[in-house]
Amino acid sequence: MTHRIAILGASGYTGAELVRLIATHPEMRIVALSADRKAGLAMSEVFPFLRHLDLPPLVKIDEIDFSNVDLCFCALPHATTQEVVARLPRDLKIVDLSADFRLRDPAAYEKWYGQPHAAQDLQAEAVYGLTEFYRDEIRSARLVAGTGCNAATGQFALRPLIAAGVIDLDDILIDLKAGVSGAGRSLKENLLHAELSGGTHAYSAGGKHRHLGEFDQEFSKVAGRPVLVQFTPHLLPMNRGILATVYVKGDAKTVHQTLENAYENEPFLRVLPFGALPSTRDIAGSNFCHLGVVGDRIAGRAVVVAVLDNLTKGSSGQAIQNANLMLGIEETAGLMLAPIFP
Ligand SMILES: NC(=O)C1=CN([C@@H]2O[C@H](COP(=O)(O)OP(=O)(O)OC[C@H]3O[C@@H](n4cnc5c(N)ncnc54)[C@H](OP(=O)(O)O)[C@@H]3O)[C@@H](O)[C@H]2O)C=CC1
Ligand SMILES: CC(=O)N[C@@H](CCC(=O)OP(=O)(O)O)C(=O)O
Repeated sequence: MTHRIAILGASGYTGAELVRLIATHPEMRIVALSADRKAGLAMSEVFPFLRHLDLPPLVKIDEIDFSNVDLCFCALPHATTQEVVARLPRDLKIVDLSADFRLRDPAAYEKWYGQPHAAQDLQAEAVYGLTEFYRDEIRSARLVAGTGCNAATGQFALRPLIAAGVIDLDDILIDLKAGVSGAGRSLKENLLHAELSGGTHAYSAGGKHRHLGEFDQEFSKVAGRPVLVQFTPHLLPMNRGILATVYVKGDAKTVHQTLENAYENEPFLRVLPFGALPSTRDIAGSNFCHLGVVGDRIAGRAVVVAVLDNLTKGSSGQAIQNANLMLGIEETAGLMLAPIFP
């Protein structure tokens, strides 16, 4: 059976990545693509790398006939998203990639995103889309909220350790490096080549990054008590990829064993042998997340390193993994592509 797919925000980075992946998906067919400023153009005009595909034109959202759509991916900016999703048919399956439906608590949304949520009923309905930890809920969900890409990377490193009680919950530090496509395709001065290449910088330091809202919500839920982590992201002059170096207090061998046990049957999560460290070069363009653990020279401390591609496992690949579950398809369908190397 082929499921009919619409992609809102197809002229953005995650939208284009959804198209790239769905193009070879055995059970999905793209029937509608939306854009805003680029509406009216062919996808091949916006993205020449997709020229080989026969795709519908980019249209405004209101021009799409959703009665012909089985599942809609929504890859729009946050805030715009809640207004758009509130206008869509209430029985339409939706996988949203924005931040609008990730946080359960309306007050937390307002705190991290600076404005009240305009669709709190949908916020309450949505299921958090970190597939490996919410499979059952996602299978029966109508609306799934894709995670932040940084938030996903940190959670893959830490959730099993918090759940198993093998680390000190009051001493967790996430130092993260992210590629520039994480910021989307719109023009921003600090993303100009001349201001980005040849250097790196921290941003949203001091507990200000919005993904702390997801860390707070999810880690506290897993621990059954408040857990506050330190988190500083850095922007690197690379296109894709995230690397999180996570410092924890706990026995390194136990930390490694706990991650191995948690992920031994996971198709997309690979725990490296003890002492080996992962690289963003080994997961680019794929839905895999690699994790490594080393001990520190200071006894009782460990370092966990996690890598994933923000446009696949961190957003569009994760979104397809969730859609597969919602549509009753094999979870890995369309997603077992090898990474691109070098
Ligand atoms: N990039 C990443 O790695 C990740 C992104 N996300 C989230 O996914 C969502 C999409 O991100 P990304 O693809 O990077 O963003 P982009 O900025 O690359 O693309 C945004 C898309 O939304 C469309 N759009 C913008 N404003 C409107 C509007 N008012 N009405 C209708 N359509 C609009 C744009 O159309 P047009 O260009 O034609 O104007 C474009 O197609 C965001 O919410 C982002 O936070 C989540 C995880 C990772
Ligand atoms: C490099 C860069 O700017 N990355 C973005 C992360 C993108 C993402 O996953 O965040 P949202 O979907 O929550 O916007 C950031 O750190 O804010």
